[in-house]
Parts: sequence; C-alpha cells; structure tokens
Amino acid sequence: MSDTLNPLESAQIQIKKACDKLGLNPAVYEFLKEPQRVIEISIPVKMDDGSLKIFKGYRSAHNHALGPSKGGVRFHPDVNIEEVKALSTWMSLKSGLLAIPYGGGKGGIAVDPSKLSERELESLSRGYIRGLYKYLGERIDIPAPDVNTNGKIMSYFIDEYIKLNGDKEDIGTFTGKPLILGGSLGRNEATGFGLIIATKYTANEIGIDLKKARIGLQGFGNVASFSLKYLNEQGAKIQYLSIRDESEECGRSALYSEEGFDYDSLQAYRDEHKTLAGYPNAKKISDDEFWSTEFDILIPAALENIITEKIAKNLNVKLIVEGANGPTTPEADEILNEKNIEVIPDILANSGGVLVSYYEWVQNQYGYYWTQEDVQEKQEKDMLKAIEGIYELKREYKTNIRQAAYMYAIKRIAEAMELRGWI
Ligand SMILES: NC(=O)C1=CN([C@@H]2O[C@H](COP(=O)(O)OP(=O)(O)OC[C@H]3O[C@@H](n4cnc5c(N)ncnc54)[C@H](O)[C@@H]3O)[C@@H](O)[C@H]2O)C=CC1
Ligand SMILES: O=C(O)CCC(=O)C(=O)O
Repeated sequence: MSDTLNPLESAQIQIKKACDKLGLNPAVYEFLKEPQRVIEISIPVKMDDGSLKIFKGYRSAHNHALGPSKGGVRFHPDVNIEEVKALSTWMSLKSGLLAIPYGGGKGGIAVDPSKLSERELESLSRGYIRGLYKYLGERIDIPAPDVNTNGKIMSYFIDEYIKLNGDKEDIGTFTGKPLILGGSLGRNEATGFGLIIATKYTANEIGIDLKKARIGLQGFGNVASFSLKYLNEQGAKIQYLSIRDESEECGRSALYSEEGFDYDSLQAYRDEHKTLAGYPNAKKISDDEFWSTEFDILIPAALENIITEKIAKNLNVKLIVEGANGPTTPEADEILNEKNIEVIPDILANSGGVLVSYYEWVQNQYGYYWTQEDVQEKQEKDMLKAIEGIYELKREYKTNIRQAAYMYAIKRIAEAMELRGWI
C-alpha cells in the first residue's frame, strides 16, 4: 500500500501549508523543513550462529527551540533515514501543540526483531546506545518506545547508557521504562487513552454517538489495543479489526465480530497463540472489504502511508482518527477534504504518548511518583487544553483540524525560534 511520496515530503507539505496560512516569516519553514541533527550508525552484532551482522541505526533531532529532543525508537525492516526524519518532525509538532518543553526526536534500526533471539536483540539494543550515547541525555535527547520496542528495550538502553555515562543514574534520559526502573503509571496506556479523549471531543462536535457508531480499527499493537480498551469503556463497540502479523494464516486480513471485540480476550488469545488469526467468534473478511466498509469512525493505528489516494477514493467514513504517525498521504488527504471527511491528525490523536512520557521525565527529576489516576486526570486536562486551542484556531481560520493543529504547534515553535534569535 506504499505511496510514491516519502513521509518527509508529506511532513514538509503539511508544514508549508500551515506556515503560509499563518503568514509566517519564510525562515520558519526553512528551519522546520529539515531536522537540525541526523545521525546514522552501523551496529555490529555477533549472531548466535557465530556470524557477524551489521545493522543500520538512525537518530534524528528535528528542532530544539522548545527543549531537548524527544521521541521513540522503532525497530522495523522498513526504517530508513527519511522516515526517521519525518517522524522526528512530527514529534516537534506534538510537543509544540501540547506546550511541553521538548523538541522532536525519533530513531530506529532497520531490523525485523521477530527474527532475532533475545540475546541478539539485547546486543543490538546496547549497540544502538553505544553508537549514540554522546548525543543522548535528560537535557539533550530523550528516546522512548515506538513500533516493536517496549519497556524491556528501554531497560537495555538505560543500563547501557548509565554504564557509558560514568554511572550517573540519569534515568530521565529514557521514558516508557518499566515501573521498577522509574517508569510512569499510565505510560503504556497513554496513547490509546489520549486518542479517545480527542475522539470523544470531536465525535461530540460533529454529532457522532460513540455508543451507536460503527467503528473500524487497524492494528492491535500498543496504540490500537488501548484505543479499543478505552473505546469499550465509553460504551463503544468495535466490530471491525484489520490485523497483520507474521503468521502465514494471518498475513494482512481483517476480522468482523457482531458483538464487538473485547480487549482482554484479544490479548489473551494473542498471548497464547502469538497471532490473532483464528480468533474465535469472529468472521475473517478481506482487507479490501475492511477499507470499503461504511464507518462512522475509522482508526488507522499501525504504520504510515496506509490511506493512499486509491483507498481514500473508496472510503465511506465520517471521521478518521490517526492513531499511527503519518497514515494518510497528502494526496489522500486532499481527497478526504473534498469528501468532507473529518480527520483528527496524528500529531493530536496520538500525542498522549509523549505527554505521559513528559510526566515520566518530570517524576524522574523529582524522584516522586504519581498514581495512575493522577496521571490520567492530568493527561485529560492537558490534552483538552490543546484540543480546545486547536478548535479555536480551526474556527478562526475556517480550516480543518489537521491544519489548525499544525498552525497551533508551529506558532509556539516559531515564537521560541524568534526569541532565541534563530530567525
Ligand atoms: N507506542 C506509542 O506510545 C506511540 C506510537 N505511535 C505510532 O502508532 C503506530 C503504532 O505504534 P505501536 O502501537 O506502538 O506499535 P506496535 O509495534 O505495538 O504495533 C503495531 C501494530 O500494527 C500492526 N500492523 C502493521 N502493519 C499492519 C497492517 N498493514 N495492517 C494491520 N495491522 C498492521 C502490527 O501487527 C502491530 O499489531 C506507529 O505509527 C507509531 O509511531 C504514536 C505515538 C505514540
Ligand atoms: O513517548 C515519547 O517520547 C515518544 C512517543 C512517540 O514516539 C510518538 O509520539 O510518535
């Protein structure tokens, strides 16, 4: 389903449109169109069979006008420098719109982690940090989990980093850590929880009743699974689930359940069978059928460039909530606009993850930890502040949510760059 435009070009087009609409000094776009620092490393790993394999790793720090770079690290075979640059750009915008003191960062390794043993994965994770530690730090650049990385990988990262950093326990250098190593309650759930805050608000604005809505969800990883859980808590039913995993029976397909999917049963089934293919009480449908179903709400929560021109033309949907980063290509976005499909853009819809990462970093500085209720209450308040600000701008400039969110974020970054004398 990949498109011709790379994600960095998509990000640049979106930023340019927002800068123009705000009538900003052209220097703002010149600064924001490329990251300030991009590092590429080679990571040697002794494989279990005795051979040596070299993996490519990347880290991009997009813009530090508002603070240290912040963003996840992805382990995926398709990771490349352009993707990492784009993802770091979107991270600057997320921090900008949430008013948290960070710039954007993102990293990754081109690898299929499912093909590695646990020892190889640990060696690769430690090698990534050995290649990059001089450019990381609580006040420099702060990684976190993303696709195919998790608390366990953060534990390897932090352990290697502390060793190389003169045994200084700067645990705030990484977020998304396990609780015992200074993680925050609510971080695992944060992206899905935040996605539902934005969805509830917008559904209310455009008159969709969550309890009656027909909802399609793509993916069942961190973001998608917690989105499903919190939608269920709102009384919403998710009947359509597009999945993909490595098992031969599954490949890329979709499931339909008349009574709606339940978070606990899906997790339990996947833990036991390592795949969702064959999940009982659900009918297998084709991926094409999934993408042409009439939905009130569609949530792509897997990877970028999923909603292409071709898919957009066939979509019969009222609201798209971008759980993933960059799931819609710019050409497809034009079509969605023409079809008056509302879109809650990635930089808003999935910004709950970095918001709670920020809370984790704050808790690490204080050495004092909050309850999950504290975290989620604060998350809801901070996200609603951003959502309301974005809606205000949307009304003022008579534009859509994506553009208003970009404008809202860029205004803050531009102001910081100007005060620092960069532009
Ligand atoms: N984890 C987090 O806190 C945040 C993640 N994101 C973004 O959300 C997206 C998903 O990330 P995670 O849930 O963390 O990753 P994950 O690795 O936990 O899950 C990704 C899921 O997508 C599925 N998938 C991949 N391609 C698919 C396809 N073509 N059709 C259906 N399913 C497919 C995989 O099987 C897996 O279940 C990424 O774009 C990531 O950058 C954004 C903000 C925060
Ligand atoms: O929690 C973080 O710092 C990063 C989250 C992330 O990578 C993202 O929002 O795409």
